[in-house]
Amino acid sequence: MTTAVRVRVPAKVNLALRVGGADASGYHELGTVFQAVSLGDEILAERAPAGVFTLAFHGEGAGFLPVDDTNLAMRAAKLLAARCEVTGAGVRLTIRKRIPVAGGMAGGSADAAGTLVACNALWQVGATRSDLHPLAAELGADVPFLLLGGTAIGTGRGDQLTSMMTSGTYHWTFALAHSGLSTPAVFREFDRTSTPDTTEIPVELVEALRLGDTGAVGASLVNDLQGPAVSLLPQLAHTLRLGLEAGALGAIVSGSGPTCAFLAGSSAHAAELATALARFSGVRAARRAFGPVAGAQVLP
Ligand SMILES: C[C@@](CO)(OP(=O)(O)O)[C@H](O)COP(=O)(O)OP(=O)(O)OC[C@H]1O[C@@H](n2ccc(N)nc2=O)[C@H](O)[C@@H]1O
Ligand SMILES: Nc1ncnc2c1ncn2[C@@H]1O[C@H](COP(=O)(O)OP(=O)(O)O)[C@@H](O)[C@H]1O
Repeated sequence: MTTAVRVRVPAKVNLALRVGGADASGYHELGTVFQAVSLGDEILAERAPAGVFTLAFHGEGAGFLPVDDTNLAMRAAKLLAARCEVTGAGVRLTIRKRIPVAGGMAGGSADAAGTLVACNALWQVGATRSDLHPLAAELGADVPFLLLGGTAIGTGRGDQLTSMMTSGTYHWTFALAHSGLSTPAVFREFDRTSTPDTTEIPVELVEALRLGDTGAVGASLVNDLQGPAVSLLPQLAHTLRLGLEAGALGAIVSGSGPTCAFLAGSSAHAAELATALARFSGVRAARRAFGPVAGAQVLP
């Protein structure tokens, strides 16, 4: 019997995020390009007696996260147990967080995806990735991508995925903010300030990713939620400008923010950007990462 499983799960950055109109439920139609990056969380799932589900966090933002049934990781474990009718299901989850909380890098979604994979292995459910996809989509729009990883186009709510062929490795520097931004609040600000245009992904971005042309990728990054995020947190405009002045090949708010993502030409260049950005009082910390990386994976 398996007694413990360890899973690594990446964060994401949206290289393109085009936002259309909202449907009756308030969800917006998206056209997005996700990339999974090496800044990730680690989930330890240990056997527990039937009906016992516990959750603890260490690391980034640990003290601010709920550990009850409102947490996406807890919901993921219970959803898998219920839908797959696992007899005697119980788990102790311990999550080592590195992904900034409420940062636009899908930390909660990552923990949900990682928990699905961890509990699937721990309880020997035998569900395939495609079996897990609908459960992931039920938990949140971003969760399916964190199962898939790599670089992918997301349509619908962002949960209908097509993997993309890309070349090369992309080096990123992420500037973390002192506070978070609520995703629904940023979408509301989008509704207030913007007229939905196209959800089409720029062809220049798709072509640049195919060729591995980092400069062209940097030049074609686009995020329709950037304006609304900056409107809610104006200092982000300064952070973005600083990164560009320090030589970033592209600068963008990550998803609904407030984390800002800077594309570098190399790992050494990413380190230089991190040093320059960390000097700004509006930046809590700078982190380096590379992508694309795999989705949620069981560690040996
Ligand atoms: C904006 C994006 C871009 O990848 O990521 P983040 O920046 O939050 O990480 C995602 O669309 C966020 O996905 P996720 O955080 O999973 O969203 P959910 O929990 O499903 O929804 C949270 C809220 O965001 C809004 N929402 C989300 C997705 C979508 N296509 N339209 C929306 O309007 C809705 O107000 C919804 O109630
Ligand atoms: N396991 C989790 N990790 C992080 N945030 C979580 C988790 N479960 C629930 N949340 C909540 O989800 C909200 C969004 O956080 P997160 O997923 O980190 O950011 P974002 O949606 O901006 O990428 C936060 O308010 C946080 O309290």
